[in-house]
Amino acid sequence: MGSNDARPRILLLGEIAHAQRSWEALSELGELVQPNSKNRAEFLQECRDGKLDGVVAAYRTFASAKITGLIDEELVNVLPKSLKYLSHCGAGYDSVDVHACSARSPPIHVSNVPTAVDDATADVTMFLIIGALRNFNTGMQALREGKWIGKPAPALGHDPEGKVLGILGMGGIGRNLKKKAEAFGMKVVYHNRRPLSDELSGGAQYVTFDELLSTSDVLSLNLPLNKNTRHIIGKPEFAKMKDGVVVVNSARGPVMDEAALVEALDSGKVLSAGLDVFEEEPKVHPGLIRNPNVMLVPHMGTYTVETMAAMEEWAIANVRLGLETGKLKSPVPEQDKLK
Ligand SMILES: NC(=O)c1ccc[n+]([C@@H]2O[C@H](COP(=O)([O-])OP(=O)(O)OC[C@H]3O[C@@H](n4cnc5c(N)ncnc54)[C@H](O)[C@@H]3O)[C@@H](O)[C@H]2O)c1
Repeated sequence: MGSNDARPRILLLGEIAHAQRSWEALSELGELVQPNSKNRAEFLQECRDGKLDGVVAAYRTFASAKITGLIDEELVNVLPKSLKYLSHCGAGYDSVDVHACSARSPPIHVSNVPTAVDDATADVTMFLIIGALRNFNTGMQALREGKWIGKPAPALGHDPEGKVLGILGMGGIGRNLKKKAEAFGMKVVYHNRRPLSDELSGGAQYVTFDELLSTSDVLSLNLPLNKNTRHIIGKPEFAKMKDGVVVVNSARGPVMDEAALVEALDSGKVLSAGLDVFEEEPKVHPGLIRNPNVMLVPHMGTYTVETMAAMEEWAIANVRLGLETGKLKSPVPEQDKLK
């Protein structure tokens, strides 16, 4: 075997759009490779044929699922045995089966990108809150149709000042949103799996899940998607909410039962909603499209130059740290105890 054959290989799944220099600098540590596959069947075959053997670290984007599909058990079991580190360039890693990665021998250490996403995602959430409270979509749509504000004009909106914002999932984005919402005069309560220290909660009141549902004027979903949180908001939960509540979701579509949301919007139980994420992206429930009160954004939470660049740098740092030190900057919490 020549000395070059022993170099670790570093796999890119998806594209690097901003941090090219940092990506290319990884070539000091190994050979940078990309798959030849155009779809999941081809990718599985490419792995089975040993074409990616020797890959020690892989970097993946959300969009790379177009080629590989989900990083599920089937795929984990054919990924090269040499693979030790999987760096996901995003905060939400529901497209990676972490359990399967941990169970494999040797395990695959998974990392995500927390923190760098907080501002941009909280910003889009605030935009959705204000837009939904103020019926901005109705007016904006009428204007583009040449009807100025529309006839009849949209119903008067509501001010955020003095309203209770309930945050479900008080992590990085939830806490960032709290600060922004307070600047708009909102009072923030939250529910989390565990109450936070005063320092972390910033004085926001911890409430039970049911209290969160029954006291919020605006409910914001900021928790990860996993088997415990799928459809955490559905028909029974809407029934516990205030009449005329506003619901916003910038986490993941499946944490809310979209059909139940449409029903609650149609009945008037929910006044309006603001959504950046959907149950079956890129499909959007027709009941949401036809409802002019609803603010719809096509998953643009982190869609800014600054945030995408920071996310790429962070995810590349995870690859580098894995290769250089064996310790990751941000391992996913499910693998806290994985050696
Ligand atoms: N729209 C976008 O573009 C976009 C961008 C970034 C992140 N996200 C999504 O937002 C989610 C949150 O991101 P984050 O960086 O704030 O994550 P985070 O891990 O910092 O925070 C998530 C919080 O949710 C809490 N939580 C988990 N399960 C819960 C439950 N059952 N009930 C109540 N709370 C629960 C956790 O304890 C944690 O405090 C991500 O998982 C991701 O799916 C979306």
